[in-house]
Order: sequence, then structure tokens, then C-alpha cells
Amino acid sequence: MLHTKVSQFEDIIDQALTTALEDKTPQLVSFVEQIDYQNPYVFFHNGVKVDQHRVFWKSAEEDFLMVGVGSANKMFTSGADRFQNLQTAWNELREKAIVSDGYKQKGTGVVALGGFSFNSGNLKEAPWEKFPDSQMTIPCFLLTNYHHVSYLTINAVIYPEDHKQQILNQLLEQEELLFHGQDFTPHIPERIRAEEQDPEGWKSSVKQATEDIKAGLLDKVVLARELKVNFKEDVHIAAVLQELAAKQANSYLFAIESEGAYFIGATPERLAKVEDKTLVSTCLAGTIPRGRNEDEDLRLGKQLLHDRKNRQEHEFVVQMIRDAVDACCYDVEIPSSPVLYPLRNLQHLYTPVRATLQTGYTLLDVIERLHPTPALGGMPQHTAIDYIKANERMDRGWYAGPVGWMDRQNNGEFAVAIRSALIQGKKASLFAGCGVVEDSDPQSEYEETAVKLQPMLSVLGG
Ligand SMILES: C=C(O[C@@H]1C=C(C(=O)O)C=C[C@H]1O)C(=O)O
Ligand SMILES: [Mg+2]
Repeated sequence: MLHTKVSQFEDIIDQALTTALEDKTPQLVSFVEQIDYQNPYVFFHNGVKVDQHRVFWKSAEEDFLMVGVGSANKMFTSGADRFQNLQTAWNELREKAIVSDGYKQKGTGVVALGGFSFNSGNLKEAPWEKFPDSQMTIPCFLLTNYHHVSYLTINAVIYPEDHKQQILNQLLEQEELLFHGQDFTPHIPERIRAEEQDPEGWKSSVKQATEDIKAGLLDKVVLARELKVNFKEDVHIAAVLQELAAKQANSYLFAIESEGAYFIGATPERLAKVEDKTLVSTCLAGTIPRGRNEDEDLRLGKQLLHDRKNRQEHEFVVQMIRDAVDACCYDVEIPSSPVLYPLRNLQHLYTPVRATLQTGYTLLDVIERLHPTPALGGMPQHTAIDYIKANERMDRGWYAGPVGWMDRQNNGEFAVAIRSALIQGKKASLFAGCGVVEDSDPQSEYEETAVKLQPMLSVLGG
């Protein structure tokens, strides 16, 4: 940190100490500076020297990325009111924060990153014991790369009994560690085993779901399965992120640490984004592989656009998101038919949603209404959630839950945590699901999930 910056930082610590003593409560301070361009993967890698708790987010559509190290504060909420309770805790924190920020760039300053499990309030089964119902971190150190400029935020909680010089020394020492050492050797772990969990059983549950749909129990349900993988050595998370970034264009990248386990993924699916009053959401459902050449690719794309079963999968998502967005927005724009969304090894049907948020509603209100959309749950929403709990034979944990970030202005973005894996040392669990409708064929759905496992599998042992 530059000399002038240190004295500005000292000033806000002084202010915070005064307030903390007066109010007899801890006080959050946030200090933002522009720094030389930083490689985010090196920063993530170095971060572990300061704190094992690290979080990562990269946008799918623009040059915008955040890496958080340590936590000035973590917000945990659980149960049915977890979104509302988080909003309350967040409002209190962000309104009271003392901020020194001459740039006012998005994703800098008081920012919370994290996510939510798919279901709230259930007991966590293996392998999810280390992940809470929800966790949003205000990182101690936050690197933000936006339009090729790097910003460093330092967030700290100042207690009434703290000493300025001690805090300053500790933070400067940690900062030194973060920027020391400029590279790492990318290392992809060697896979020694990959084990599917009862594929035949899974296919029969898809078959059963099509029968239950024909019988009128529900219209659509998303069923997921797990692939367990073992490696010869511990997985190097920074290297995996770097590989994903190189391979998975048009995807959000995320990583969230909890008690030494990392939930990580490259998902194409936005849940909701709010910038000022503009809300953007995404309907993404309906899948076909990419072709091996341009002709085949075009042919497959056309086939997907006109396939009755895939269009039905997609239409349920559009219907539900439209209703949810109509209830809290105006000027809702949704095209009447989908287009293709190409990824490295598959393509989806995609309908963008854009609207203006009514006064009084926040990003978290929208997330609460949307989650889970029929792209991850089904239709009707609550029937599908119960159906999944009763029939899926695994704990989804954070798979298919909302992951993302929000800032002090309540702007932010959440994606749906699919194409994801939970990594713990030498072990990983990969997850993939698919939308089941009345015309679903178990074998094709099985193959669809196999293709969806590929992005994570390809960076976890090749
Ligand atoms: C559930 C997943 O993906 C979802 C299901 C899709 C489908 O069945 O066509 C497509 C995109 C996603 O909404 C997953 O990747 O695990
Ligand atoms: Mg599908």
C-alpha cells in the first residue's frame, strides 16, 4: 500500500474506533484502492497463505471478476426465511459501514459473496456436512478486476478494544503475503477413480417421473445424479479455476470455500442480475450436444430449436419466470421464442428476460421468488421440490442453488450452481441433472447428464 494510502486508511480506522467506542459495537470499515493489474488465479493461490477461506466469481458476459480472501464478516441464515433474514442482516451491515472509496466501481468496497443450498433447512448429508444453509462472506481482501483494471478492497471489523497500529500492521503484513510470489505451476490432479451412483436406478427414476407426469402429478421435474471421483493428490483449486476459465466461455465461474471444502463450477445459467433498477434474468433449458463440424453443429442447433420435448422443457421455465418477474417489475421484456446458447460441448435453448424493478424490491426478493425455477426444480414449483426430495436419492446440497454476490447499493448477480463439483482434498462429487417432461427418454436423459458432467470432469483429471 502506498504511503498516502496508509494514512487515509489510518484515518478511517480512527473514525471506526471512535464510533465503536461510542456505540460499544464493532464497526465495519472498507478501503478501496486501484492497484497494478493482478492475475486473479495467482491472487487466489497466494490467498491461502493468509486464510484458507477464499471465494471466486467471474462473469459470463463481461470482463468482471472478484477474488475474496479471508472474511471481515460472514452472514449465515437458514430456514424458510433465509433470503429475508439475509437482507435484514445485510442492510444493517452496509448502512453502518465506514467506507473510503474514490472509484465507486461495481464489485468493490462492501461486497458479499457466497450462496445458498438448493433446499433450506434440511439436515446436511454426506458430502455436504461442511456447507451451511447459506453463507455470504464480506472478504477481508477483495481483488476486483473490471475492464482490465484491478482494485483492492480491504474490509475489517474494528472492535472498541482494538489498537490502530496492531490492526494496521497485521493487514499490511497479510497484504504483503498476497502480492508476494507471482506465479504457480498449474497442476491438474491425476484421477484414479470415477464412480457413477447407480445409473440404472437413476434411469428408472426418470422413467417413473415420466409416468407420474402422464398421470398428472406434475408437469416437469429436474432429476440430478452424482459422480464420485478420487485423485492421487489434493486438488489445486487455483489451477482448476484457471483451466475452467480457459475452457468454458459463456459461463460464470465460481468457487466458495467452507470448512476446507470447495464448491466450484462453470455454469451458463444466470438466475438474476440487478444493476440500478434493471433486472436481467435467464430462461435456459433444453439441451443438445455441439456438432463435430460446422454443418453438424447447425443441424443439431436447428433440431433443438424445433424439438417438441425440448421446447416444452423450456416453455415451463419461461412461464414461471414471467409470472415471478411480473409480480415485482414493470416494462417486462421477454422474446416470444428462444435462441441457441452455445457452450463448448453442448447448446441450450435460451430466452433472455429484462425488466425494471418496482421500488421497494431488491435482488434478494427476486431470488427468493425465482428459486428454484423449473430449469432446476420443476413445475409446479412446490410439487416438484417435494418430488425431488422424495425421489432423487441424493442430497443436492448447494448443487443448483443460487451463488453470486451483492454490493452496498444492492446491485449484484446470482447464477445457478450447476456444472459444479464439491471438492475436498483428494475427493470430489460432480453433479448434473436434466429436465424430465412426459416425452423424456431415460437413456437420452442419462446421456444428456453425462455431457453436462464433462466441463468439470475435463479439469479434474482430463
Ligand atoms: C440441471 C442442469 O441443467 C439444467 C437443465 C437443462 C436441460 O435439461 O435441458 C438445461 C440447462 C439447465 O437449466 C445441470 O446442468 O445440472
Ligand atoms: Mg434437458
